[in-house]
Amino acid sequence: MSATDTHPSVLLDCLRLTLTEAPPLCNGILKLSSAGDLELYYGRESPRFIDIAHAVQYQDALDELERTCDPAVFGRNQETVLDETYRKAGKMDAENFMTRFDVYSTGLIDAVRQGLLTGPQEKKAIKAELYKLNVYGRGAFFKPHVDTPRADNMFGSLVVIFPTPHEGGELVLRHQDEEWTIDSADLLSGHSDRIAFVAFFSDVEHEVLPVLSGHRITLTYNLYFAGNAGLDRGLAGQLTMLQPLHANPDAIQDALRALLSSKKVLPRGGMLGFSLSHVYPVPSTWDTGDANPRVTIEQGLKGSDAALFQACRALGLRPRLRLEMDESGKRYLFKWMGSLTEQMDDSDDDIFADDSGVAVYENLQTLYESDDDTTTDDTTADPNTADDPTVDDTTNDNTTADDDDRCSEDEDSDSDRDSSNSPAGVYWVTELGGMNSTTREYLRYGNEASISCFYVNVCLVADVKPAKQRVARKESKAAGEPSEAAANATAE
Ligand SMILES: O=C(O)CCC(=O)C(=O)O
Ligand SMILES: [Fe+2]
Repeated sequence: MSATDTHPSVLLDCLRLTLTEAPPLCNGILKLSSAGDLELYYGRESPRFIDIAHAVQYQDALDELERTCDPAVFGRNQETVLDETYRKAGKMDAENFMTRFDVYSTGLIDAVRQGLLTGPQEKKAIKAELYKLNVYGRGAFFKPHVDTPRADNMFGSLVVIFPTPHEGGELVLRHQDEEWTIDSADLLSGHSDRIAFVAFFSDVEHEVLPVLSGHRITLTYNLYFAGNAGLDRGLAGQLTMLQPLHANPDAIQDALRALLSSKKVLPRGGMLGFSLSHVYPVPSTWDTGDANPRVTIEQGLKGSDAALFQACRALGLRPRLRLEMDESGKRYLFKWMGSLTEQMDDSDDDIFADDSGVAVYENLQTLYESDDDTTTDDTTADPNTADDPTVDDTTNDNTTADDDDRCSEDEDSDSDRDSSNSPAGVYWVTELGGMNSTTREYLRYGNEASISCFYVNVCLVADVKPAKQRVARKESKAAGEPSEAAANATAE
């Protein structure tokens, strides 16, 4: 069956599924080839040494390491706090210890690049900044938090877990209603020649469950994009990558192409909007002349967001990113960090093309024509109601916000809208406010008090031509018409 025959709701579900199938993390086990990799030196005043590979015989040495650590603090909003009901663990700052374990020479960073990054980002060099040594003795834990963004090119965190015997202390990661549990005790049990690792995008909420016995010892690294990449090292035979299934730009592209091939989808053209899967760090202060944070975000898109951007480009849609912000309790899409009034005056961008110059939060556009009423050109059906012939969808007809409701999130506010001078609407394939409320709450808890950056929701929007132009061009492509990229592209 061709995409033209498939019901748009099926095509839409298919596209949504491709956008969520890649986990925002990778994890695995790395067998070390050098015996010295697990040697640890610490203590400025009275230097000590532990060979972690043999730690099973030296429980006293691990107890001593635990005692030498400082109690681990964390960030709550803008404050650094010590609260053992939230984080109970020992930590040592990077300047107070040295380990022979090297994330570059072991090839771990190359593995993380391949495991976590997608599209052009996969070719970028990664700077891994050693952050802390963490020691979790019996009863230690770290409750749910999201790592604090330290710069706008920071994209993730890497946790390396040493093979010291322990039970419990699972690392649980959560993102967009999904959860993953990495049980390092189980992965490393009985092996002293390997480490377990987990790398994840910075906005992934995570927690360390209580350690039941032994010592869980980890190194944490902040991961930054650092220009273009070095070469991959061959890790055949040493590396077992346990996750992930990669974000797949081809699958996303196929699903989006299928959706746009349906004549029922956006018959008069319009705009597709996607709330991205990840939140992104932007600097707390920004001056004219500084790099535009939106451009920095575009260059460092994560996982399925990168794949979606790439897929839109390949199909000739012109993907544009917008920062989603709250202003006086209302949601707006911003082109850049700056005053709303200034951006409202900027009329040369189509997303700000309605009367006030502001694209609104709510769903302005219906996606496809109802099966029941395809005779009148103006009748469209909301995907949520299209399958139900009893639903009267005339109130959704050519849905637009009236001026007073323009910034409202009230779902009932579209009952008496005037369709005669409607602005171009956005159909949200994935809803705005992608970060779930739990994550939003845990963003208050970081591993450091936030100083220079904060997270924002980001959306991608792209114009779509009327169905007649899209599909007709596609059908005549075989006869030597321009590529599908050219057919979908709209004027810059
Ligand atoms: O030790 C771990 O597994 C994670 C530590 C952590 O989440 C942090 O330091 O932010
Ligand atoms: Fe963390």
